Amino acid sequence: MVLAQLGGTITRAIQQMSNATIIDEKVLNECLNEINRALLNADVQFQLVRNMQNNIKRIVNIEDLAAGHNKRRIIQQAIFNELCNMLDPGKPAFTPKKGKTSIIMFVGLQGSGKTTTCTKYAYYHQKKGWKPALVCADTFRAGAFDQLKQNATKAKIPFYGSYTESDPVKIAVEGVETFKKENCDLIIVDTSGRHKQEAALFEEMRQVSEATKPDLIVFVMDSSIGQAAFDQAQAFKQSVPVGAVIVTKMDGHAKGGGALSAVAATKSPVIFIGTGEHMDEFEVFDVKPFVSRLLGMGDWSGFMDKIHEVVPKDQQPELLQKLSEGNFTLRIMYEQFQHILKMGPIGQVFSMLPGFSSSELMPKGQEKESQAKIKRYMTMMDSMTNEGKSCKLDSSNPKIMNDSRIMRIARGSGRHVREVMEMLEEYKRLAKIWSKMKGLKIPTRGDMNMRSRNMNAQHMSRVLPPQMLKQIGGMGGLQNLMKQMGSGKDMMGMFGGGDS
Ligand SMILES: Nc1nc2c(ncn2[C@@H]2O[C@H](COP(=O)(O)OP(=O)(O)OP(=O)(O)O)[C@@H](O)[C@H]2O)c(=O)[nH]1
Repeated sequence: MVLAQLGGTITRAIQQMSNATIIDEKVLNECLNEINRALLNADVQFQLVRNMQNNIKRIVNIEDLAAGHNKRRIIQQAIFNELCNMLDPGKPAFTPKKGKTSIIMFVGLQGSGKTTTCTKYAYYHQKKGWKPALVCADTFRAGAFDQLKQNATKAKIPFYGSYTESDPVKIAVEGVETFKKENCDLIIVDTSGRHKQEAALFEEMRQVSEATKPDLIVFVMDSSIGQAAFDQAQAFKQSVPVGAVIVTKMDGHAKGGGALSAVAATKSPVIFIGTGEHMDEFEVFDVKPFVSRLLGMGDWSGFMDKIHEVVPKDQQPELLQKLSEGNFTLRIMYEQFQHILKMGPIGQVFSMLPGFSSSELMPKGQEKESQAKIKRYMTMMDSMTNEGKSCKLDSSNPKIMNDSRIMRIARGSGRHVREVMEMLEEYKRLAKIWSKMKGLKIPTRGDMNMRSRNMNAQHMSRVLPPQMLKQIGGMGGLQNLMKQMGSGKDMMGMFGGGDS
């Protein structure tokens, strides 16, 4: 993802600057120019980049830098704040309430991923116990209703649409009325994709909005449209009261900077991002954790949420215990593969840790291949359990896998030697990631009781692996990070403590 590269470039520019013996105006300018180039490359609108540069220059006091204060932190903090300001329009989006009917209308350009996103949004809420329903008011694109119907059926979500009726306003109103009677609490209206030049379609969208009176209009935007996002988003906002943005295809080679432009144009917050074609590749968007991840500073609250989501509750403490020991065995890999097949990549979890970028983890857009590969690896590991088993699966020493063992595993599982070696390479790669968590301290009961209060940085520093603490920038960096993340909200939850 290009956004990960953006984060890397910014971090490197700051690092280079802080390595300079004397920090003067020139060195600061060079650093900011580098950051500007990175932002422009990521398709952030020029005007936004210029504003950001001016703001940083106003905030960062060159005297402070020269006096040897922690330069890296001062600049990083300023950039962090500026990126957050860009992404945060300052007012939250309408939040539907479970059990109370809300109508959400989706608008966007053709092919932006609107129909897919409607289903993802419905599915996300359905998993949380809502009663969503989908209405297809796209009469423009042939096949739109079939697509929605197919998605909805797969997710077992009720839907409404027509093959014969050509008036989208009529369909939208009928659909909304039907689902109101059925006490659905989230009625999602999908509309035709349109382009800002298509005046008639814009008028139709306005009419659908007027007739259904949605509580929220969501502008769906493909992250790869880059700079064009600003004009497009503005055109939609001028026709209907857009109240939130969802950015799709954040998994591809998208430049992502368009998201910043869309927020600026609609003055509406991004509420979710789409990270793949699958139904559950959909994430809640929070500004601070997002920017924090972008700058390689980690996302602790996301990390703990993912642990809860991906790993079954009764296995969470055990997983964290193993993480703290840092010894990654083939058996742990096997168990993680089981979670992956059930829930989606554990790589998502690791991408939330400071110093990791999503690009070094599971490749996106190749889910089917990845799944098949995982199943192959598991068959090979199964064949290991058949011969002399646990010692090998439970060893964290890859050297015990000598040539004859590799051949036996290949024979036993009916796979090529090359494939067994590939599996062992994957194991080594994951073991390296895993080892970074070595030293993670599982909190005591007393710590657990602290969950209701906010955890302080000092406490956190005792719990974190030393290597990771160093990566964050020591105690100072940690304090800063926790401040930025909203005083370390409920950090204890991530250690599997308490009742969450
Ligand atoms: N990789 C990736 N693909 C996505 C994502 N969201 C949607 N897509 C794909 O984008 C393509 C277009 O999605 P649709 O949902 O058909 O788009 P639409 O906006 O409803 O299209 P119109 O009805 O023409 O407006 C499909 O192939 C989707 O699978 C995402 O987050 N990541």
